[in-house]
Amino acid sequence: MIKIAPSILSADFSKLGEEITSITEAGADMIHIDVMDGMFVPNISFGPVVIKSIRDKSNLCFDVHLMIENPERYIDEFVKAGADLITVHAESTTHLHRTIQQIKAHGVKAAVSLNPATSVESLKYIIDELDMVLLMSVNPGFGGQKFIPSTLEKIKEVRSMNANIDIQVDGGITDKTVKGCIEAGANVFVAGSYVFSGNYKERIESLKK
Ligand SMILES: O=C(CO)[C@@H](O)[C@H](O)COP(=O)(O)O
Ligand SMILES: [Fe+2]
Repeated sequence: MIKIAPSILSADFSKLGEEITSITEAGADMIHIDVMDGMFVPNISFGPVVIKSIRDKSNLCFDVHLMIENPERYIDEFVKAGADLITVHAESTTHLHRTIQQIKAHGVKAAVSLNPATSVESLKYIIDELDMVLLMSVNPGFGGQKFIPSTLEKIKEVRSMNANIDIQVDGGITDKTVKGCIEAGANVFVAGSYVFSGNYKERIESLKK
């Protein structure tokens, strides 16, 4: 089943609560929340306080994508703020296995993300512990970038490692790029600029089509 996770990085922050409500009513399956620390990525976004303040605006899964160094320092905070699914980057922590156990100990879902240049080999000894793999199809840090085509090969490789796991693709997803990703075996799509630059319902439906 195809799931769409609009990234609120492209929402209007001056009315974030209303944006969450609108995107929920427009048929989103999850709310994708990009957390950036200005260290792991060259941009700063928001943290647990902001997530907590929007938690009551939607019953959808809060899909928290941590682009921060040593995310193990903040897992507990993000759980308390209302995260349902926490994604950490393989490149951001020395003890990836321990960090995944830490997330799961809270009873929330756990995922690992790979930057475009990171090999799927780094998933080999952790994939069976995960609820989802996130493949970055742009270099993380900003919305509105162009889809990197080599992601398609990576999707196929991850699908051959595990037939059932959710594979999420994040970056440059539009009605044009989503098709190849589905054919390669992905089933969860983050879309920021594409969804928020048009009619939310129409854009979400066009991705699902
Ligand atoms: O994690 C990130 C960027 O680092 C993403 O979730 C972006 O927010 C996706 O934006 P678009 O490429 O869809 O505009
Ligand atoms: Fe993201």
